[in-house]
Amino acid sequence: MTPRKKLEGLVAATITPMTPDGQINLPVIRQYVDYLVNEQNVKNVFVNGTTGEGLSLSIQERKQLAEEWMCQGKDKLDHVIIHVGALNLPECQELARHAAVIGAGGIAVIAPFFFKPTNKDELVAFLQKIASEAPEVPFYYYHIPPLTGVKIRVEELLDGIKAQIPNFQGVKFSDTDLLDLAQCINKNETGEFEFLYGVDEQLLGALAVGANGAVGSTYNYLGRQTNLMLQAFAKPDLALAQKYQFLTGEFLNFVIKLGFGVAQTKAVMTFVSGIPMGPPRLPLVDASSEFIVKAKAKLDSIVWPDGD
Ligand SMILES: CC(=O)N[C@H](C=O)[C@@H](O)[C@H](O)[C@H](O)CO
Ligand SMILES: CC(=O)C(=O)O
Repeated sequence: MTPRKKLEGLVAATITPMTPDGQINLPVIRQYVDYLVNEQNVKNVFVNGTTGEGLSLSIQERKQLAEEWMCQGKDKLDHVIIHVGALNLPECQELARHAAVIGAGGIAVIAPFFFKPTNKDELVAFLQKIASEAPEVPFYYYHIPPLTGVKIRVEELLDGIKAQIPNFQGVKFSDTDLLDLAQCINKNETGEFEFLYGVDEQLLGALAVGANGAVGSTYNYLGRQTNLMLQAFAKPDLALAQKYQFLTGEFLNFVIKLGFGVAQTKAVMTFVSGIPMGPPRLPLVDASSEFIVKAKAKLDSIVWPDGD
């Protein structure tokens, strides 16, 4: 495998821009890449994941999006990771091969969530069948038990994983169980794996136990501030890092109480960036204007430590 720049820091879980009638809106991605790099200082993306509505898209749409991100991100982004998970194994394999052909920096896969694996071996077997279709591409397991219902502990999954999945690179860890995350990091003595945390509202806790970086929806529009939190943590200025986490948490706590899903994430990104993200494909109900007014007022009311 060719040497690669280590993946660390923030990864934006990209939103899939859609036209008002719900078709994918590819021409917007060019502007979106520039916005992430220039305004949010975020140079890594995770495409077709939860936020990107990967599971609500056709295989053809997923391929088109992956190609567009690769094309527009060329020379601008450090890493483009493509989520290729689905319920249908041959389709996952097709997407993995496609990601390899277009030169993706990594692929990720969630656990199957309808007929669920009941133990570690079943889960690893599924992941292996996909990872082996793109043997040169770094492979990430995307652990998101609140959505998949698959609660197999990652710490257990890691045992012997390299023997079965030689391109295994790490985990996108979207769960609040910091004991499991800490045990994974403790096992990763040689630092061969990367652990990217996915619960944005408590990233600081994950950094404290050694997460290498983070993948999340909020880094689309709070990337700049979260980068300042990472810097403060690295310094270390824990009080300053806490301040950033408290403030991003204040916003998220507020919108979560109002009901915060993909539709609302798209609406927030639209008003913060000015890039039209359009409606979600599912659910069929878009964010209300009341939500938008309240969320915007809340975000505007926050005074960040750097004075912004
Ligand atoms: C369930 C979900 O979408 N999780 C995202 C990533 O894994 C997060 O980035 C959240 O959107 C974020 O933490 C806000 O709750
Ligand atoms: C949030 C996240 O990482 C995803 O959208 O998949």
